[in-house]
Amino acid sequence: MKVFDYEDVQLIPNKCIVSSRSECDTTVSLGGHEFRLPVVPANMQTIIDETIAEKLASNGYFYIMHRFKEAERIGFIKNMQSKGLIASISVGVKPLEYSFIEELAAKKITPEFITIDIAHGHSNAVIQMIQHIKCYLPDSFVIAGNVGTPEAVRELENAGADATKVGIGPGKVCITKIKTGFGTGGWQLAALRWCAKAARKPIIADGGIRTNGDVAKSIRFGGTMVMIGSLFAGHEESPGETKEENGILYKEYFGSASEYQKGEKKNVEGKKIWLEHKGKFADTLIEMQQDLQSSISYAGGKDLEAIRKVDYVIVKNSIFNGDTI
Ligand SMILES: NC(=O)C1=CN([C@@H]2O[C@H](COP(=O)(O)OP(=O)(O)OC[C@H]3O[C@@H](n4cnc5c(N)ncnc54)[C@H](OP(=O)(O)O)[C@@H]3O)[C@@H](O)[C@H]2O)C=CC1
Ligand SMILES: Nc1nc2c(ncn2[C@@H]2O[C@H](COP(=O)(O)O)[C@@H](O)[C@H]2O)c(=O)[nH]1
Repeated sequence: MKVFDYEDVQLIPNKCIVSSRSECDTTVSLGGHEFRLPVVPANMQTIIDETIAEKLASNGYFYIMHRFKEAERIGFIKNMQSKGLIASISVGVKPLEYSFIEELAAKKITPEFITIDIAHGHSNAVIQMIQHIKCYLPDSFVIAGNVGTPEAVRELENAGADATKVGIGPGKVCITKIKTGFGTGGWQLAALRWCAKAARKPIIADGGIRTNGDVAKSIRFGGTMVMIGSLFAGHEESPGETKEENGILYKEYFGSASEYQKGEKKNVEGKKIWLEHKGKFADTLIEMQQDLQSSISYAGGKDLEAIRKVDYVIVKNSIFNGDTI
């Protein structure tokens, strides 16, 4: 297997067939719904909250609410659906989550999307939860993860998952690779390619996105959607604390397996960082859309499909060539 990551790859252009980048269509379909961009903010507490979820859904973007306010999930689903918006939530695998799924079914509440959000998704715990959701809420689209091998993708698909999420340890606030020695950090793009070759259902590439061009590369190597944490953290609307130092505003971004999320130092595999305040989230999304439209034009097409077929080169650490953006 060839091992490489986002910074080692450059996509090769084809002849342009549009007269303006605005002709390029960035929409993607997942679970029978169309979304404006193939990206989704990470289901983490310093990335998304109810307000952001509502704003994203009402503007045609995909979202996945985090699972860390367990008791508020039913109210959240009802509120979104009463406004005609999709409900997309996360669950864990502990016993109470089984009762939660049964409660949703008993109350005839069906979220459009349910993401099983576990660090090591290639496990019986996740397989059993997929089967439980499919038994009680057969109409919910189930995203299961996280995994990093083709075997895991196939096993979760065979258990009934409608999509799998790939990425063990490439995240900006991840310390899994350091603390456990395991993961796809440093070769996440190659792991995505490896998993996508085995997949029969959509894959969500999760973690390690550092530039907008990495979204196009994720599509090229088999992602249908791309989950993004750090690039979407630190905005005006982002949940979490803000601090000022020497006249510069910073916002916190912490891992879901950090002591800040867990409230204790047990099985910690995440850390906290402070990011310089980035302004409005909507502006970041617009720039990402424009850059992806440009990617499509370089791919020589009019939609995301064009990117999936382009040639590429692997030149180690080549994309910055000593520059910063
Ligand atoms: N994408 C990534 O690389 C990673 C993401 N995360 C994020 O951190 C959050 C917490 O994740 P997670 O700890 O899984 O969730 P939970 O703390 O909810 O753990 C879920 C269950 O799985 C068990 N469990 C967790 N890890 C393992 C393991 N390696 N082997 C066997 N059992 C395990 C836990 O038991 P017990 O705690 O007793 O072991 C618990 O019963 C999630 O949001 C996840 O997405 C965390 C690490 C890596
Ligand atoms: N190993 C850990 N991974 C984590 C933790 N919290 C979240 N995550 C993963 O990171 C991505 C976001 O990555 P980014 O590079 O875009 O910032 C997120 O979707 C999770 O899969 C954690 O505590 N430890």
